[in-house]
Amino acid sequence: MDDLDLEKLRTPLEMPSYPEGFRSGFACFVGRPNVGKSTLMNALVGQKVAITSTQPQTTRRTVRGIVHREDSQLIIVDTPGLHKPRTLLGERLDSLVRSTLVEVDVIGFCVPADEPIGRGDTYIARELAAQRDTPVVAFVTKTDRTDKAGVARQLVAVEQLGEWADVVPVSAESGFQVDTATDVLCGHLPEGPPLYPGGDLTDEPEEMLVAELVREASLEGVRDELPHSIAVVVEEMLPREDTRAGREMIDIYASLYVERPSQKAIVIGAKGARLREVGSVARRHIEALLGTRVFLDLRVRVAKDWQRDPKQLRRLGFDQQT
Ligand SMILES: Nc1nc2c(ncn2[C@@H]2O[C@H](COP(=O)(O)OP(=O)(O)OP(=O)(O)O)[C@@H](O)[C@H]2O)c(=O)[nH]1
Repeated sequence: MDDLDLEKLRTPLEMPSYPEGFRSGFACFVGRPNVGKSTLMNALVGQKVAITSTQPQTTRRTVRGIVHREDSQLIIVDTPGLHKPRTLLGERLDSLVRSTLVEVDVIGFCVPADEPIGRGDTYIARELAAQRDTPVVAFVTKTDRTDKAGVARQLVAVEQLGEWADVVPVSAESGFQVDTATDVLCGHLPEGPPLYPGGDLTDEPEEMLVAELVREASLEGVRDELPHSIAVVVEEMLPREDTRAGREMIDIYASLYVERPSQKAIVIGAKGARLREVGSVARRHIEALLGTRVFLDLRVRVAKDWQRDPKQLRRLGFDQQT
Protein backbone atom coordinates (compact mmCIF):
# COMPACT_ATOMS: atom_id res chain seq x y z
CA MET A 1 0.00 0.00 0.00
CA ASP A 2 1.13 3.40 -0.86
CA ASP A 3 2.26 5.68 1.90
CA LEU A 4 1.42 9.20 0.89
CA ASP A 5 4.50 11.35 0.97
CA LEU A 6 3.72 14.25 -1.28
CA GLU A 7 6.78 16.17 -0.13
CA LYS A 8 9.05 13.46 -1.51
CA LEU A 9 7.14 13.54 -4.79
CA ARG A 10 7.60 17.26 -5.07
CA THR A 11 11.25 16.75 -6.00
CA PRO A 12 11.29 17.99 -9.61
CA LEU A 13 12.43 15.74 -12.43
CA GLU A 14 15.58 16.60 -14.31
CA MET A 15 13.82 18.11 -17.31
CA PRO A 16 15.83 19.68 -20.13
CA SER A 17 13.36 22.54 -20.37
CA TYR A 18 9.80 23.48 -19.64
CA PRO A 19 7.82 26.57 -20.61
CA GLU A 20 8.05 29.64 -18.44
CA GLY A 21 5.13 29.94 -16.08
CA PHE A 22 4.65 26.13 -15.99
CA ARG A 23 2.48 25.01 -13.09
CA SER A 24 2.56 21.67 -11.30
CA GLY A 25 1.09 20.24 -8.16
CA PHE A 26 -1.45 18.06 -6.41
CA ALA A 27 -5.22 18.00 -6.22
CA CYS A 28 -7.65 15.72 -4.49
CA PHE A 29 -11.39 15.20 -4.74
CA VAL A 30 -13.49 14.88 -1.65
CA GLY A 31 -17.17 14.30 -1.21
CA ARG A 32 -19.46 11.79 0.34
CA PRO A 33 -19.48 8.28 -1.13
CA ASN A 34 -20.77 7.73 -4.66
CA VAL A 35 -20.77 11.36 -5.80
CA GLY A 36 -18.50 10.65 -8.78
CA LYS A 37 -15.01 11.51 -7.50
CA SER A 38 -13.24 8.53 -9.09
CA THR A 39 -15.14 8.89 -12.36
CA LEU A 40 -14.23 12.56 -12.55
CA MET A 41 -10.58 11.79 -11.93
CA ASN A 42 -10.61 9.16 -14.69
CA ALA A 43 -12.27 11.64 -17.06
CA LEU A 44 -9.64 14.29 -16.33
CA VAL A 45 -6.77 11.84 -16.76
CA GLY A 46 -8.43 10.26 -19.81
CA GLN A 47 -7.84 6.71 -18.64
CA LYS A 48 -9.26 4.40 -16.05
CA VAL A 49 -6.89 4.62 -13.11
CA ALA A 50 -9.33 4.60 -10.19
CA ILE A 51 -12.06 2.01 -9.87
CA THR A 52 -15.67 3.15 -9.93
CA SER A 53 -18.77 1.32 -8.94
CA THR A 54 -22.43 1.87 -8.31
CA GLN A 55 -21.79 0.75 -4.72
CA PRO A 56 -20.81 3.53 -2.32
CA GLN A 57 -17.40 3.56 -0.63
CA THR A 58 -15.56 1.47 -3.17
CA THR A 59 -12.47 3.66 -3.19
CA ARG A 60 -10.02 2.54 -0.52
CA ARG A 61 -6.68 3.45 -1.96
CA THR A 62 -4.85 6.60 -2.84
CA VAL A 63 -4.42 6.42 -6.57
CA ARG A 64 -2.71 9.21 -8.39
CA GLY A 65 -3.78 10.19 -11.84
CA ILE A 66 -1.64 12.58 -13.80
CA VAL A 67 -2.97 15.13 -16.29
CA HIS A 68 -0.35 16.48 -18.69
CA ARG A 69 -0.88 19.84 -20.32
CA GLU A 70 1.43 22.07 -22.39
CA ASP A 71 1.59 24.55 -19.56
CA SER A 72 0.84 22.47 -16.47
CA GLN A 73 0.88 19.09 -14.78
CA LEU A 74 -1.90 18.15 -12.41
CA ILE A 75 -1.42 15.13 -10.14
CA ILE A 76 -4.68 13.89 -8.71
CA VAL A 77 -4.84 11.98 -5.47
CA ASP A 78 -8.00 9.94 -5.20
CA THR A 79 -9.36 9.80 -1.67
CA PRO A 80 -12.04 7.62 -0.18
CA GLY A 81 -15.27 9.42 0.68
CA LEU A 82 -14.94 11.56 3.77
CA HIS A 83 -17.40 9.97 6.13
CA LYS A 84 -17.96 9.30 9.78
CA PRO A 85 -15.91 6.21 10.73
CA ARG A 86 -17.75 3.05 11.69
CA THR A 87 -15.09 0.37 11.55
CA LEU A 88 -11.36 0.37 12.10
CA LEU A 89 -10.97 0.46 8.33
CA GLY A 90 -13.26 3.49 8.27
CA GLU A 91 -11.14 5.29 10.85
CA ARG A 92 -7.98 4.68 8.87
CA LEU A 93 -9.61 5.98 5.71
CA ASP A 94 -10.77 9.09 7.49
CA SER A 95 -7.32 9.94 8.84
CA LEU A 96 -5.89 9.32 5.38
CA VAL A 97 -8.32 11.83 3.89
CA ARG A 98 -7.50 14.42 6.52
CA SER A 99 -3.75 14.13 6.05
CA THR A 100 -4.22 14.38 2.28
CA LEU A 101 -6.27 17.56 2.54
CA VAL A 102 -3.52 19.59 4.13
CA GLU A 103 -0.85 18.45 1.69
CA VAL A 104 -2.46 19.14 -1.69
CA ASP A 105 -2.46 22.45 -3.55
CA VAL A 106 -6.14 22.46 -4.40
CA ILE A 107 -9.17 20.46 -3.25
CA GLY A 108 -12.14 19.54 -5.43
CA PHE A 109 -15.34 19.19 -3.42
CA CYS A 110 -17.89 17.06 -5.31
CA VAL A 111 -21.64 17.33 -4.87
CA PRO A 112 -23.93 15.56 -7.34
CA ALA A 113 -26.37 17.67 -9.35
CA ASP A 114 -29.22 15.18 -9.05
CA GLU A 115 -29.50 14.74 -5.29
CA PRO A 116 -30.57 17.21 -2.63
CA ILE A 117 -27.77 18.49 -0.41
CA GLY A 118 -27.75 16.40 2.73
CA ARG A 119 -26.04 16.06 6.08
CA GLY A 120 -23.07 14.27 4.51
CA ASP A 121 -22.39 17.25 2.25
CA THR A 122 -22.70 19.84 5.02
CA TYR A 123 -20.43 17.74 7.28
CA ILE A 124 -17.73 17.74 4.62
CA ALA A 125 -18.25 21.43 3.80
CA ARG A 126 -17.64 22.19 7.48
CA GLU A 127 -14.45 20.09 7.48
CA LEU A 128 -13.26 21.92 4.39
CA ALA A 129 -13.90 25.30 5.95
CA ALA A 130 -11.08 24.38 8.35
CA GLN A 131 -8.62 24.06 5.44
CA ARG A 132 -8.13 27.77 5.15
CA ASP A 133 -4.80 27.60 3.36
CA THR A 134 -5.90 25.27 0.56
CA PRO A 135 -8.27 26.59 -2.11
CA VAL A 136 -11.40 24.49 -2.59
CA VAL A 137 -13.15 24.25 -5.96
CA ALA A 138 -16.72 22.98 -5.66
CA PHE A 139 -17.80 20.66 -8.48
CA VAL A 140 -21.46 20.00 -9.17
CA THR A 141 -21.07 16.54 -10.71
CA LYS A 142 -23.32 14.31 -12.86
CA THR A 143 -24.98 17.31 -14.55
CA ASP A 144 -26.22 14.93 -17.28
CA ARG A 145 -28.60 13.45 -14.74
CA THR A 146 -30.75 16.56 -14.43
CA ASP A 147 -31.95 19.49 -16.55
CA LYS A 148 -30.52 23.00 -16.80
CA ALA A 149 -32.81 24.39 -14.13
CA GLY A 150 -31.84 21.57 -11.78
CA VAL A 151 -28.13 22.27 -12.32
CA ALA A 152 -28.68 26.00 -11.75
CA ARG A 153 -30.55 25.32 -8.51
CA GLN A 154 -27.77 23.04 -7.29
CA LEU A 155 -25.09 25.61 -8.18
CA VAL A 156 -26.86 28.15 -5.98
CA ALA A 157 -27.26 25.63 -3.16
CA VAL A 158 -23.59 24.67 -3.30
CA GLU A 159 -22.52 28.34 -3.34
CA GLN A 160 -24.30 28.72 -0.03
CA LEU A 161 -22.53 25.75 1.57
CA GLY A 162 -19.20 27.51 2.02
CA GLU A 163 -16.54 29.74 0.58
CA TRP A 164 -15.30 28.21 -2.64
CA ALA A 165 -12.53 29.40 -4.95
CA ASP A 166 -14.83 28.43 -7.86
CA VAL A 167 -18.00 26.48 -8.45
CA VAL A 168 -17.95 24.38 -11.62
CA PRO A 169 -20.71 22.16 -13.06
CA VAL A 170 -19.30 19.04 -14.74
CA SER A 171 -20.33 15.69 -16.19
CA ALA A 172 -17.68 13.00 -16.38
CA GLU A 173 -20.19 10.88 -18.28
CA SER A 174 -20.93 13.28 -21.15
CA GLY A 175 -17.61 15.15 -20.98
CA PHE A 176 -19.37 18.46 -20.26
CA GLN A 177 -16.82 20.91 -18.80
CA VAL A 178 -14.19 18.24 -18.14
CA ASP A 179 -11.49 20.45 -19.75
CA THR A 180 -12.73 23.45 -17.79
CA ALA A 181 -12.44 21.42 -14.59
CA THR A 182 -8.78 20.76 -15.40
CA ASP A 183 -8.19 24.43 -16.29
CA VAL A 184 -9.68 25.63 -13.04
CA LEU A 185 -7.70 23.15 -10.91
CA CYS A 186 -4.44 23.91 -12.77
CA GLY A 187 -5.05 27.62 -12.17
CA HIS A 188 -4.59 26.97 -8.45
CA LEU A 189 -1.27 25.12 -8.76
CA PRO A 190 1.99 26.84 -7.90
CA GLU A 191 4.51 27.62 -10.61
CA GLY A 192 7.15 24.94 -10.90
CA PRO A 193 8.66 22.25 -13.15
CA PRO A 194 6.88 19.00 -14.09
CA LEU A 195 7.14 16.36 -11.38
CA TYR A 196 6.49 13.30 -13.56
CA PRO A 197 7.75 12.21 -17.02
CA GLY A 198 5.53 13.03 -20.01
CA GLY A 199 3.69 9.77 -20.68
CA ASP A 200 2.91 8.58 -17.16
CA LEU A 201 -0.74 8.57 -16.21
CA THR A 202 -0.31 7.17 -12.73
CA ASP A 203 2.51 6.12 -10.41
CA GLU A 204 0.45 3.41 -8.80
CA PRO A 205 2.31 0.08 -9.03
CA GLU A 206 0.88 -2.26 -11.66
CA GLU A 207 -0.06 -4.89 -9.05
CA MET A 208 -2.23 -2.33 -7.30
CA LEU A 209 -4.09 -1.36 -10.48
CA VAL A 210 -4.57 -5.02 -11.37
CA ALA A 211 -5.90 -5.76 -7.86
CA GLU A 212 -8.35 -2.85 -8.15
CA LEU A 213 -9.62 -4.11 -11.52
CA VAL A 214 -10.24 -7.55 -10.02
CA ARG A 215 -12.03 -5.99 -7.07
CA GLU A 216 -14.14 -3.83 -9.36
CA ALA A 217 -15.19 -6.87 -11.41
CA SER A 218 -16.01 -8.78 -8.22
CA LEU A 219 -18.31 -5.99 -7.03
CA GLU A 220 -20.59 -6.07 -10.07
CA GLY A 221 -24.08 -7.06 -9.08
CA VAL A 222 -23.35 -8.15 -5.49
CA ARG A 223 -25.50 -7.22 -2.55
CA ASP A 224 -24.89 -4.00 -0.67
CA GLU A 225 -22.96 -5.36 2.29
CA LEU A 226 -20.43 -7.39 0.35
CA PRO A 227 -18.34 -4.62 -1.29
CA HIS A 228 -16.84 -3.52 1.99
CA SER A 229 -15.83 -7.09 2.75
CA ILE A 230 -13.76 -7.83 -0.36
CA ALA A 231 -10.04 -7.17 -0.55
CA VAL A 232 -7.85 -8.30 -3.42
CA VAL A 233 -4.16 -9.12 -3.27
CA VAL A 234 -2.13 -9.84 -6.39
CA GLU A 235 0.25 -12.61 -5.33
CA GLU A 236 2.33 -12.88 -8.49
CA MET A 237 2.65 -11.45 -11.97
CA LEU A 238 4.86 -13.67 -14.13
CA PRO A 239 5.67 -12.68 -17.70
CA ARG A 240 6.21 -15.61 -20.08
CA GLU A 241 6.31 -16.48 -23.75
CA ASP A 242 2.97 -17.48 -25.22
CA THR A 243 4.43 -20.32 -27.27
CA ARG A 244 1.40 -20.77 -29.54
CA ALA A 245 1.08 -17.10 -30.44
CA GLY A 246 4.83 -16.42 -30.23
CA ARG A 247 4.52 -13.33 -28.03
CA GLU A 248 4.80 -12.27 -24.42
CA MET A 249 1.94 -12.79 -21.99
CA ILE A 250 1.54 -12.50 -18.22
CA ASP A 251 0.32 -15.07 -15.71
CA ILE A 252 -1.39 -13.32 -12.81
CA TYR A 253 -2.26 -15.03 -9.52
CA ALA A 254 -4.62 -13.10 -7.27
CA SER A 255 -6.59 -13.79 -4.09
CA LEU A 256 -9.95 -12.32 -3.20
CA TYR A 257 -10.36 -12.09 0.56
CA VAL A 258 -13.79 -12.11 2.15
CA GLU A 259 -14.74 -12.08 5.82
CA ARG A 260 -17.02 -15.10 6.09
CA PRO A 261 -17.54 -18.48 4.39
CA SER A 262 -21.06 -17.38 3.35
CA GLN A 263 -19.52 -14.48 1.42
CA LYS A 264 -17.08 -16.86 -0.21
CA ALA A 265 -20.03 -18.83 -1.56
CA ILE A 266 -21.59 -15.66 -2.99
CA VAL A 267 -18.38 -14.59 -4.71
CA ILE A 268 -17.81 -18.04 -6.21
CA GLY A 269 -21.45 -18.54 -7.26
CA ALA A 270 -23.18 -21.73 -8.32
CA LYS A 271 -20.58 -24.17 -9.66
CA GLY A 272 -18.07 -21.32 -9.82
CA ALA A 273 -20.09 -19.41 -12.43
CA ARG A 274 -19.77 -15.98 -10.78
CA LEU A 275 -16.06 -16.27 -10.20
CA ARG A 276 -15.53 -17.29 -13.82
CA GLU A 277 -17.48 -14.24 -14.96
CA VAL A 278 -15.49 -11.99 -12.58
CA GLY A 279 -12.29 -13.50 -13.99
CA SER A 280 -13.22 -12.93 -17.59
CA VAL A 281 -14.38 -9.30 -17.02
CA ALA A 282 -11.27 -8.51 -14.96
CA ARG A 283 -8.98 -10.18 -17.52
CA ARG A 284 -10.38 -8.03 -20.35
CA HIS A 285 -9.72 -4.83 -18.36
CA ILE A 286 -6.26 -5.99 -17.27
CA GLU A 287 -5.31 -6.87 -20.85
CA ALA A 288 -6.42 -3.38 -21.93
CA LEU A 289 -4.38 -1.83 -19.12
CA LEU A 290 -1.21 -3.84 -19.71
CA GLY A 291 -1.51 -4.14 -23.49
CA THR A 292 -0.72 -7.85 -23.42
CA ARG A 293 -2.48 -11.20 -23.17
CA VAL A 294 -3.17 -12.29 -19.60
CA PHE A 295 -3.85 -15.58 -17.85
CA LEU A 296 -5.70 -14.81 -14.62
CA ASP A 297 -5.94 -17.24 -11.71
CA LEU A 298 -8.36 -16.15 -8.97
CA ARG A 299 -8.67 -17.79 -5.54
CA VAL A 300 -11.26 -16.84 -2.93
CA ARG A 301 -10.07 -16.98 0.68
CA VAL A 302 -11.69 -16.20 4.01
CA ALA A 303 -9.87 -13.78 6.34
CA LYS A 304 -12.24 -13.59 9.28
CA ASP A 305 -13.47 -10.04 10.03
CA TRP A 306 -10.45 -8.51 8.33
CA GLN A 307 -11.90 -5.00 8.43
CA ARG A 308 -11.77 -4.98 12.23
CA ASP A 309 -8.54 -6.87 12.74
CA PRO A 310 -5.34 -4.80 12.71
CA LYS A 311 -3.20 -7.82 11.85
CA GLN A 312 -5.35 -8.75 8.87
CA LEU A 313 -5.47 -5.12 7.73
CA ARG A 314 -1.69 -5.08 7.74
CA ARG A 315 -1.51 -8.33 5.81
CA LEU A 316 -3.92 -7.02 3.21
CA GLY A 317 -1.87 -3.88 2.80
CA PHE A 318 -3.96 -1.31 4.70
CA ASP A 319 -1.41 -0.66 7.45
CA GLN A 320 0.49 2.24 5.93
CA GLN A 321 -2.57 4.40 5.48
CA THR A 322 -2.58 5.76 9.00
N1 LIG B 1 -24.74 9.82 -15.15
C1 LIG B 1 -23.55 9.99 -14.55
N2 LIG B 1 -23.10 9.08 -13.67
C2 LIG B 1 -21.91 9.29 -13.07
C3 LIG B 1 -21.11 10.43 -13.36
N3 LIG B 1 -20.00 10.37 -12.58
C4 LIG B 1 -20.10 9.23 -11.88
N4 LIG B 1 -21.24 8.57 -12.16
C5 LIG B 1 -21.70 7.29 -11.60
O1 LIG B 1 -21.85 7.42 -10.19
C6 LIG B 1 -21.43 6.23 -9.51
C7 LIG B 1 -20.35 6.56 -8.46
O2 LIG B 1 -19.20 7.08 -9.11
P1 LIG B 1 -17.75 6.99 -8.43
O3 LIG B 1 -16.84 7.77 -9.33
O4 LIG B 1 -17.39 5.58 -8.10
O5 LIG B 1 -18.01 7.78 -7.09
P2 LIG B 1 -17.02 8.09 -5.87
O6 LIG B 1 -17.45 9.40 -5.33
O7 LIG B 1 -15.60 7.95 -6.31
O8 LIG B 1 -17.43 6.94 -4.89
P3 LIG B 1 -16.68 6.35 -3.58
O9 LIG B 1 -15.58 5.48 -4.09
O10 LIG B 1 -17.78 5.57 -2.95
O11 LIG B 1 -16.23 7.47 -2.72
C8 LIG B 1 -20.94 5.29 -10.61
O12 LIG B 1 -22.00 4.42 -10.93
C9 LIG B 1 -20.64 6.22 -11.77
O13 LIG B 1 -20.78 5.60 -13.03
C10 LIG B 1 -21.60 11.38 -14.32
O14 LIG B 1 -21.00 12.41 -14.64
N5 LIG B 1 -22.83 11.11 -14.87
